[in-house]
Amino acid sequence: MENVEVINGYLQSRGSLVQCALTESKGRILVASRDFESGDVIYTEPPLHIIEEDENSELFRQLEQFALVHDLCYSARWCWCALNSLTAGDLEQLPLRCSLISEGLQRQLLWLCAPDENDSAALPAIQQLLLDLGMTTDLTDKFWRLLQVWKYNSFEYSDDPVASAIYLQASFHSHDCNPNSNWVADEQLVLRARRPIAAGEEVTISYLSDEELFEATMERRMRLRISKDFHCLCQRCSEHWDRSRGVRCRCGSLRFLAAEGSDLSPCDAGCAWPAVEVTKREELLVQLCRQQADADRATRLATAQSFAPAAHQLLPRHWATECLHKWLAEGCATKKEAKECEEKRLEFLQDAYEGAMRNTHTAWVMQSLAMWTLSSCGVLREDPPPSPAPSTEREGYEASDPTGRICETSLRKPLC
Ligand SMILES: C[S@@+](CC[C@H](N)C(=O)[O-])C[C@H]1O[C@@H](n2cnc3c(N)ncnc32)[C@H](O)[C@@H]1O
Repeated sequence: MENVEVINGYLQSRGSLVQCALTESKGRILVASRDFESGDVIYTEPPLHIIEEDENSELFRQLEQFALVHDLCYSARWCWCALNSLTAGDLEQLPLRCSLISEGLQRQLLWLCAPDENDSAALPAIQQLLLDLGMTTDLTDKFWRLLQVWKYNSFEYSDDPVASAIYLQASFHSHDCNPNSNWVADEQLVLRARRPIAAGEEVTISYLSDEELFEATMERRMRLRISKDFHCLCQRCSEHWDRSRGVRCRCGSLRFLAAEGSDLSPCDAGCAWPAVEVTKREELLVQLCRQQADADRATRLATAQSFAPAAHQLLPRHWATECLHKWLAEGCATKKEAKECEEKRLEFLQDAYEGAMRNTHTAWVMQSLAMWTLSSCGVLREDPPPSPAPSTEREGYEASDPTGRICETSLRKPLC
């Protein structure tokens, strides 16, 4: 990993308004060099490198086959990116059908974090892959680092063709489940302040999609562990009570389950109630939402119709109950029903965390609610069209997956 002085030299040469600093808990981070107001552009940055997948390439198919057969924790996508990040010197005379990059570009790619460095379990499979490709195992260490650089730092650049991009400066941002900045990427990555940021404050982004940010702490941490291999230490994840796990006490008041485990926040009326009664049902609900996340719309609607009333009764401020209401809203037949669903969703969304109101997911629900309201008042003659699915497209370690599946992704919409 490159040291902070070199990175700051690079940032200064670009006139950047952020600086790199080293922390014990998160490694290198980026800190604001001056104050920013909400909405300010903090910087724009072109991609350092973009790699497109080529499913018609024989080499790409060979990588897919290899990843299927061998126990390699890097998919064909990352192997392809690593192969396409080698230099002419690395490959010498080998006639591999991939593109080569300059030594300067490769050096900069190698500045980026490679968190699996101390875990050598992948090495035998990587060596085997290099041998299968007719390469020398001398390249093992470099190839392994490049694999990690792409898996943990790249952003989803396009879906068709599938392409990943590395933005050098943006790769040093930490993730935060209540991020103070937001990125979108097209030709350039544009980073904007989500709220006022003071000089000296860390500038954070989300590696998760806006939708995933509403999930419970345990879910968010699990996604980050699976896709990016770290334990999230952000302030929201460190809070004791999880506002995405709100339950209704027997007396009717609202209580919250702990971020880890099954403690219940105290009841104002002093009710004693074993949390195990709630957590068992919560587990079933979460399982149901995960299982149905990829089901077709009609199946999801039928599931939501069966379970949403009970879920709302027991777990009124829970991310999984919100998920059922979203499925219900997709299939509402009347304006009244639709309005009720969207209102329940908003109740949860607006209260789940401080930054929720700056989240595009909340914006979509508010838009849908407004459309239904206008339509109920007769301002709109036609029923409003279903609101667009919240798109995380090319935002941050976006990481996220519109289907809600937990999988190995690059910072998609959110990053590293
Ligand atoms: C894309 S890199 C960010 C830059 C990285 N800190 C570096 O030194 O290059 C992602 C890595 O940063 C650290 N990190 C980022 N956000 C974090 C968070 N919320 N909690 C703990 N570690 C975090 C983790 O080590 C993670 O693997």
